[in-house]
Amino acid sequence: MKQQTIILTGGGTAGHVSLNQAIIPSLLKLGYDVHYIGSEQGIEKELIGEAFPQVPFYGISSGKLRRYFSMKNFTDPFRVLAGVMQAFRIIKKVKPQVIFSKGGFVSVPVVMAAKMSGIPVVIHESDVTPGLANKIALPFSSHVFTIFEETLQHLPQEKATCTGSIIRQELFSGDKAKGLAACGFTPEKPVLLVMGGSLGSVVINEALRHNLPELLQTFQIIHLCGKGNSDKALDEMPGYKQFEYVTTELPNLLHAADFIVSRAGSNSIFEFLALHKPMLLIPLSAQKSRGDQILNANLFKKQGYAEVLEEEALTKETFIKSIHTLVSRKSEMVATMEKTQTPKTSEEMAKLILQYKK
Ligand SMILES: CC(=O)N[C@H]1[C@@H](OP(=O)(O)OP(=O)(O)OC[C@H]2O[C@@H](n3ccc(=O)[nH]c3=O)[C@H](O)[C@@H]2O)O[C@H](CO)[C@@H](O)[C@@H]1O
Repeated sequence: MKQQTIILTGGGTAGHVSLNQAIIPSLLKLGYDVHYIGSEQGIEKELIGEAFPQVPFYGISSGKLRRYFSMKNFTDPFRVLAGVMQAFRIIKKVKPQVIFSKGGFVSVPVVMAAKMSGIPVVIHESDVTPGLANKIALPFSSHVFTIFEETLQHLPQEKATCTGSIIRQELFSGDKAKGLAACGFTPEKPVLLVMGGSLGSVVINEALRHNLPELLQTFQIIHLCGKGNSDKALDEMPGYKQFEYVTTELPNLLHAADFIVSRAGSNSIFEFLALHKPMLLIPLSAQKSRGDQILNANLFKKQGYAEVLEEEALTKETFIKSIHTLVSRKSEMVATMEKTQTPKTSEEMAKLILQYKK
């Protein structure tokens, strides 16, 4: 019998790749031949290519979907068109039974090519409101899965289901002692992990670095600062350890953390919730995005999982004050997080997607 085949797509930032990273091992275990279509330059090439050498990766051309004026807005439609043709050829060769799209601008040409080829497409939305790529993909798709229940009100009722978050299995098997050792830290002092989403956040990096002397009196600090954002001058600072981006080390570092300060990308915040980490969220401002992180953060605040500090209100003083509030609410937040349902497994998610295969 011919092996069953699936194509996954999604990329641009890690937020559009993490679910794919989670389900690939399950799909392989179920005997599927898994292929990945991503962008030529995106983070997905590294994340998928390095971790899953058995999954062929195809880089295609894609345009960025901007909400603002740029000369590239005139050339990008041609890049999207080129991407559709490339994806069409890959689909014709690979002959998948289903395509799963985790969004991001690279997914748009793939979804269009899938429709042209008569292959069913399942899409996934991680944020409270659908992103632009998924809005474009919606009419071409058979079904859409969401993390937040609230997202369903923005989608056609007959083809949307909320599954909750799916967490990469390896994040649960981190080891606190190994995380502390990787940073040269001791078990005596609490650990604050600061992360600005998968790309890092200049605003959060600055707020942290301006307050380092004061914060280091209380905490040891792990700083995931984003590619190109490390500061050599701080390399030898006792109690402070910076990483631009971590992959295999992440589970140990998360287990070593007592508190987290972070952007409010949905994958990250659900990972912190699953590991019961009290968090201070500083969502990406509505001036720089569609405001999805603000909605994510406020829902977490309402449910008692997080403190929220809006980017516009971020100053040296409010940063420190919010961290103190976070510390004072630790046990109450952990107790609330402990009452949440265990997330669905990646195997369950893979099976939900496979229901839609041809
Ligand atoms: C600027 C931007 O467009 N941000 C969006 C992007 O965020 P972003 O790409 O930051 O996405 P998320 O915070 O949702 O996920 C980041 C993922 O990267 C992982 N990670 C991060 C740092 C690191 O060093 N190692 C590592 O593995 C995290 O564990 C997580 O799984 O997608 C999210 C999900 O659609 C959106 O909510 C965000 O608004």
